[in-house]
Amino acid sequence: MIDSDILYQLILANKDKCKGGKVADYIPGLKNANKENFGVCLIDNNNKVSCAGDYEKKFTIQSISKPLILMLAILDNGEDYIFSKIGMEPTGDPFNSIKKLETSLSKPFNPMINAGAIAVSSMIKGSTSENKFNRVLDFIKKISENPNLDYDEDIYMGEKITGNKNRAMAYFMKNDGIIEGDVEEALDIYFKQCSIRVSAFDLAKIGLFLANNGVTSYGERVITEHTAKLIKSLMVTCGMYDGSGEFAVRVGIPAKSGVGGGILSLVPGKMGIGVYGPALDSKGNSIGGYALLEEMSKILSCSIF
Ligand SMILES: NC(=O)CC[C@H](N)C(=O)O
Repeated sequence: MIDSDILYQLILANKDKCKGGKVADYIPGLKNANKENFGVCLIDNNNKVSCAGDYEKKFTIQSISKPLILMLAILDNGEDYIFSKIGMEPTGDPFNSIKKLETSLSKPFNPMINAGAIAVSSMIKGSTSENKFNRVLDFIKKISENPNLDYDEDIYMGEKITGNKNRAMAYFMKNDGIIEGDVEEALDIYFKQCSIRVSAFDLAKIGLFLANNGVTSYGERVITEHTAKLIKSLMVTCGMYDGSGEFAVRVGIPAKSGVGGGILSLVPGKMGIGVYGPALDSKGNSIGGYALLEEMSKILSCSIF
């Protein structure tokens, strides 16, 4: 395990890279993030925590919610149903691209892009829209072992008002029978889940849960080992959007990023990793977070390949 001093050195060494990135501004509220914020947290399976920088700072989870709701949707519907509607292949396109919806077999390519994730949100079970979202929030509270998680109302409202491309994809999928229920309800759950506030510490906890194949640090099995492996495989192939291939070569561990600046990552069987740095590269991945993970992976020989 790496100690906090080394992590602090990694923060210092990569901090300048953040200046070369841009915070997301297409969702009102995200543009207020401070480009200089930068934090990292590692938790190993003896529950030893190492962290440095702004690892307690809260930010919205955004796309990192995608693998998390997929676990709940699999618990609710079974894997066969989900993957009868959504594929398992990387797209090589940006996360919010609409183009393959029409040119493919009208199935979103995978659950880690916006179209696929909105379809997954439509499959969460519950009696009302509020109940469905509360089940999502409770599930993320459970696997992060943080009962205090909440969501950012302003960022949720901002995305609900401006998220017309997501809306277009959702109606397209309703037309093709991918979304079976109410489209606005599915979008509402999706926008809210993206607005859940987490820290790098929370992400490291979730990473550890996946590193241990779906068992919490207090020994509760929440998902099957098979589902945990499915999630980690999709993180490797699709988790860093159209930068997933290069990330696999450079860093070599399962990871999922979000435009809020977070990266959820893990080393199977060993540790969970959370990174926060809201300055993004051209693909929407935390620019400093990516660089830090690359260096850390070399130091600790983390690559799974
Ligand atoms: N890549 C992301 O984090 C995108 C999530 C964002 N809420 C969106 O739908 O565009």
